[in-house]
Amino acid sequence: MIEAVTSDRIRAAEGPLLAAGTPLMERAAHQVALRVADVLRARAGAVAGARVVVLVGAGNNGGDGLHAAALLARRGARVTAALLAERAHAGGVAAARAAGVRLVASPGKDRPSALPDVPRAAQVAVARESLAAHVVVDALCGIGARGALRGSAARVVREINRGRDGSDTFVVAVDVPSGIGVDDGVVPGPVLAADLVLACGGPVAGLLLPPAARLAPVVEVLDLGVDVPDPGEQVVRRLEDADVRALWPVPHATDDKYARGVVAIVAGSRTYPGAGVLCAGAAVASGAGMVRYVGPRRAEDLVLAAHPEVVPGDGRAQAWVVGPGLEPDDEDAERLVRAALGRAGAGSEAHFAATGVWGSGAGATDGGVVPVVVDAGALALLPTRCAPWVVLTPHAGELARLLTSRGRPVSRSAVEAAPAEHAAEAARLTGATILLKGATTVVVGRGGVLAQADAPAWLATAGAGDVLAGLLGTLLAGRAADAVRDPALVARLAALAALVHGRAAHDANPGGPVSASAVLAQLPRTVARLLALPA
Ligand SMILES: NC(=O)C1=CN([C@@H]2O[C@H](COP(=O)(O)OP(=O)(O)OC[C@H]3O[C@@H](n4cnc5c(N)ncnc54)[C@H](OP(=O)(O)O)[C@@H]3O)[C@@H](O)[C@H]2O)[C@H](O)CC1
Ligand SMILES: [K+]
Repeated sequence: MIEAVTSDRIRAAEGPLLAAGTPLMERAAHQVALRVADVLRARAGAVAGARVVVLVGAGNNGGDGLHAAALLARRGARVTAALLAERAHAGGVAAARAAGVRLVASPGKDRPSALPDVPRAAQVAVARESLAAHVVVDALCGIGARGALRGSAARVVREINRGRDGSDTFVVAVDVPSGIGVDDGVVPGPVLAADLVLACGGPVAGLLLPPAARLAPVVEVLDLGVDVPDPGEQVVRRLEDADVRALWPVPHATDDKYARGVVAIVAGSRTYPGAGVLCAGAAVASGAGMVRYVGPRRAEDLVLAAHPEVVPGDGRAQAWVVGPGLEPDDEDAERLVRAALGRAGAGSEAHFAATGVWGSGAGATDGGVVPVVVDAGALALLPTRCAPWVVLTPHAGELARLLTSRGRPVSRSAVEAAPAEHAAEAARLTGATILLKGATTVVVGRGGVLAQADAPAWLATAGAGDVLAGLLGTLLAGRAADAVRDPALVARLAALAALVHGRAAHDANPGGPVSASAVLAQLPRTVARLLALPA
């Protein structure tokens, strides 16, 4: 599991070390130079003679970049450092100059230390040189960034981005891609997408959160000897493949189908029967002990034809999945959804307030409260307050509608610009655990925020959400008693579902198109592959 913290925590951790004179910048620069040298050997064959452009901002992030530039120049790389702010780290400039780094827009001996704005022609030249370099090092700003990139830095980044399609420029970001919201992952202006991010001391939350996460697909943490203290709730987590084994409900030799967990599905309609087929199929394929299906005749016939092991009709279950492919104003479906939500125990919060525990663990298996996954059409049928083992699985548009219906009017694009913030708002307003689907899926529940970026872009396809809902149903049914006892587990199981869903999409057809049916068919093998990994 990757854990990322807010920038305050990083600063608090590094403060005493800096006060004691620990050379953190030198350590950071040394490690950045080593990793850039690795990339240069892979891309240019050798460090000597390879072309590097370092984009330098006003603060210590720029200082890291300048010192790394000096180290690379001493190993024979042809390094240009473009100073794109009104000032630059003095020690870094001196080191770079002494090592033979070419400084663009640099203060000359007879110029004041404040730098003039870089002229337009020089900005274009820096961008051209960057696009022709073997590696561009982005050291414009790190955790000190406030708001969208400004001035020459913004204009050069825009210019590089304009030429980047079709160029194979490799960008190494120092600490973060400059200009992302380091704590909330927003992208308020131009940012250079990084091929590799070298996080100084520990990753900040913005690297894992959408939309910034897509600009930081590979993050390596540089060990600077900084111990980040326990972040408490101020943490964003990402599950990795090695976490699957510890969380997955693997059956015991003595379990029968009921002990393994029964999932009941209310999905699919006369118009959209396929959602029922995919959702029930995913619950079967991910290893439920039994799957029940409740829906109209046409959909039920298709579900049973595709998955004969599904049991038709209402009955006891350890988890419910409601909503995929329901028709609006279908009274039968509405009744079933409300009944399922009733089984989750909307009043559980009062019980929690009175007793300090979230319901009895036994309840989930003896007909008491059970987890419920609420997707698509069923999102409109929520009670005022939900228990945390009710998991809502909206996409951005559905979350915008949900928030608007609860007196927080917001557009889909506003949700997409700040998904974590809006998911947290929905969690606060409903009490439920929120799984907000997207290229990076955000889960907000008891125990904090998780962000999963496991899915190939090909997975944005019809029916993928129905498969995810069914898969999550199986996980919640398999660990229902644990989930009701410990709601923080609910959020982890939701993130686990997103992880496995994304991996199955990749495994089904690496690098190419994938249908929801193909993901479903792939699930058993992907689960087996992940369970075989060492924890
Ligand atoms: N974690 C560690 O152990 C270490 C990290 N280090 C590196 O230091 C940076 C943080 O350095 P800091 O100087 O605090 O801040 P930055 O370099 O990130 O940026 C601040 C300067 O950038 C200017 N700024 C702020 N916002 C913008 C913007 N939107 N556009 C352009 N420029 C911006 C800001 O200017 P002001 O006018 O606002 O003052 C600052 O001058 C950390 O990320 C690591 O890379 C150290 O090496 C120590 C070890
Ligand atoms: K940076």
